[in-house]
Amino acid sequence: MAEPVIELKQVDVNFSEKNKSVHAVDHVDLTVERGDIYGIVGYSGAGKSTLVRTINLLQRPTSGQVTVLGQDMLSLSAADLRGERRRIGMIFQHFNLMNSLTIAGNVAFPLKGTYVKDKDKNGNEISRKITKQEINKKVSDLLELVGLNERAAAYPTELSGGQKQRVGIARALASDPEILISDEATSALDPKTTSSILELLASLNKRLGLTIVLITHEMEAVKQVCNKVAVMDDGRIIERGDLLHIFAAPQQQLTKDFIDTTIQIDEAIEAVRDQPAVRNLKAPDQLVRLTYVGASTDQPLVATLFKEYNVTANILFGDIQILQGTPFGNLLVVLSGTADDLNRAFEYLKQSDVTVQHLSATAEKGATKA
Ligand SMILES: Nc1ncnc2c1ncn2[C@@H]1O[C@H](COP(=O)(O)OP(=O)(O)OP(=O)(O)O)[C@@H](O)[C@H]1O
Repeated sequence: MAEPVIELKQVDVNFSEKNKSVHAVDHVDLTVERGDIYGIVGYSGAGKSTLVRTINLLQRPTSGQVTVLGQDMLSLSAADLRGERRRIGMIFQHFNLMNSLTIAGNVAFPLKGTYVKDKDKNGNEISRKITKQEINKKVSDLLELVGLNERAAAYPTELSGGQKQRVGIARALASDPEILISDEATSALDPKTTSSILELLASLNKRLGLTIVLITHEMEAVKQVCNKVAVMDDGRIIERGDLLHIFAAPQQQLTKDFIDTTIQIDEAIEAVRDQPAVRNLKAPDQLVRLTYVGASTDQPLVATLFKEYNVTANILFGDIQILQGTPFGNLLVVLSGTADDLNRAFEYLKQSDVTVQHLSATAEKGATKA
């Protein structure tokens, strides 16, 4: 059974400065379930950071309800809130490490002075301060987990960006949180390092059952690890759902734009328009983009179009990626046949859950016709 671990209801954040006010988060509802890697994607200024900072109340909402791990966060005393925050780790774009401390020192920092459960000599449960040995063991285990044990004595300035973020992750996990919030944690990293950090997050999600909320302006990062995604614009969530559903049938233009960044489709369309098959295109032949997720890939689409509908398909560009183990395909195709046959073929494609986007053959006429 899906267990909600984060529930935001009608969360609203208004910032008022002297003579202007900013509606950073506009009545957002959001439910994150245990084990999710929930991506929140949007352009700079959309309100992503402000929204996720309401989860641990680093940002208090102007109005709304925040329930995390069954706790009504807004009703907690300051001491209880501190305890609850230990169950919610956070990593940041600029790592926020202390340069005067070693790697081990940075990871140990949040552990100092904390309490652990133990038994007294009569077997009664007690709470006592963590010992130095226990901290050392925990730090060593955490550094092992993120693959940095050998650098324990190094200082942050001696590390690469990717290594610094691994330290950030180890530190965030020091209090054994059930939730990890990643605020643009890979935005300062190159693509290869980004991939390795995302892989680490995905493995922590699997191994520790960690629920992750991942804020990013890159749909590529969402595509790589998230099972769910919400698209934010101007303080609101404009679209949300399972990753595959969103990729298969995005409803909002902004969502489509974000998805297109992951396949560089605009460049492909431009290149295809230069090819003779498109330059010499005559009606009723059409240049179309076909998009499908999952089962459609396995169907002999092109063969069926020809055999059943007398429509030939000239594939000019193809991109098939694997999302959550499922193929996600994008083809740019010139379809040729009579107008009637083409219409019947479009109906067949629709019934096969293939999205058809009609493209104009030249850029001047505009990118899309329908
Ligand atoms: N403390 C603050 N005081 C006033 N305005 C703020 C504050 N924090 C954020 N804002 C404003 O709220 C809006 C949303 O900002 P937010 O940082 O949440 O967006 P974002 O989507 O995370 O973008 P970015 O990736 O650039 O941080 C912006 O217009 C921003 O200027």
